[in-house]
Amino acid sequence: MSKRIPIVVANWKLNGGIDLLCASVAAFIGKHFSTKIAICPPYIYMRDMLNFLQHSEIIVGSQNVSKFGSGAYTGETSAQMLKDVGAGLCLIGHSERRQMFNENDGSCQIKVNQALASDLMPVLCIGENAQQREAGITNDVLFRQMHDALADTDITNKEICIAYEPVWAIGTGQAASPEDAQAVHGFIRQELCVIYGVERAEKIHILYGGSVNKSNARELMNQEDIDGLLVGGASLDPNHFIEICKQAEIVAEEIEG
Ligand SMILES: O=C(CO)COP(=O)(O)O
Repeated sequence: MSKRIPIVVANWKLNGGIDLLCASVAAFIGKHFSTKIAICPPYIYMRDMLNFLQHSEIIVGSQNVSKFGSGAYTGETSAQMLKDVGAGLCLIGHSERRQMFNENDGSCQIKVNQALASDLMPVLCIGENAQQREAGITNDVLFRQMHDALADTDITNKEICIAYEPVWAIGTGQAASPEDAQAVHGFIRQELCVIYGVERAEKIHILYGGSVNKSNARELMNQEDIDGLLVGGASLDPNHFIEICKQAEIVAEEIEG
């Protein structure tokens, strides 16, 4: 079982609206969880969510961040702006952004540094696709994604998080088995030790994402190096998402207990 207090993150992607925002606020307001919970709605709803949830423990995060700090970059939102409105984390390099918006390890590296500079926790998303998995090069892919995106990052007194999201598991209903996911998370931890040293790497949360639901959350969370979950589709139903959070909470209580 993980040694780190779990973090459960909802990624709404380009879904939801005022209805989902209200339903989520209603579901979470006034509730205490012994695990950290974050919700990443589309940018446009972040501010409302932060206002509604200001007295709660829920962290509001973004799904992306600009690689630029300021200037003539139409349509962009900087890490500092996100920090200013109260965001606690930002996803970086989600596979959908890599596939459809030309993100690559180089842009992820810049974004990770932007987030760190603004004290916004970067959640670097990495993962192999089905072909790479079949070719047996999962670790090679992850090695490159991590070493390139985390090159020259100074995390002294900062927080960073890695999310392993196998592309073939996203939105397919076919999550990685807990054993397979643990094997990959173990490899990620090993590389974090190389990059940041053992003591620091042991404290970094490695989240799993890809078809997480209330039925598989507990078993995934029971793995030693799975420290949290990044949930897409199942987070669009606040009650389902709460069930997932409760599964993670059981693990959190066992750690604290
Ligand atoms: O991409 C994901 C979260 O970032 C995972 O999505 P699903 O949970 O819908 O598979």
